[in-house]
Amino acid sequence: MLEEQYQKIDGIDQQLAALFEQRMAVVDEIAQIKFDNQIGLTNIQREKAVMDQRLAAVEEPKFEPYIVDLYQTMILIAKQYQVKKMKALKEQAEA
Ligand SMILES: O=C(O)C(=O)C[C@]1(C(=O)O)C=C[C@@H](O)C=C1
Repeated sequence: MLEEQYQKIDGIDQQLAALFEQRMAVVDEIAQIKFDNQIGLTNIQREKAVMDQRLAAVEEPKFEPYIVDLYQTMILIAKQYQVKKMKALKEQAEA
């Protein structure tokens, strides 16, 4: 029981993890650009656009609240990473 479903989820998660890594690599690039140009961490307008576009792409309305949760978390993770990276860049510049 459930073996078939577990196989499906394992395959999907493999793709999700690879895509998440790609997204984080871009988030890393953005952190460098923010640091170099003294731009603030949060871009509220962009966050809203990301959320609106992702919600518009959802085909199943019943999943919409979960997409909201997913992207709130995804953006939070991106910003947590960027804070850490920009702090390290600042310390490096001051050393
Ligand atoms: O666009 C940026 O500035 C990003 O750092 C990316 C991102 C995101 O995860 O999509 C994260 C933080 C910003 O507030 C907006 C969007």
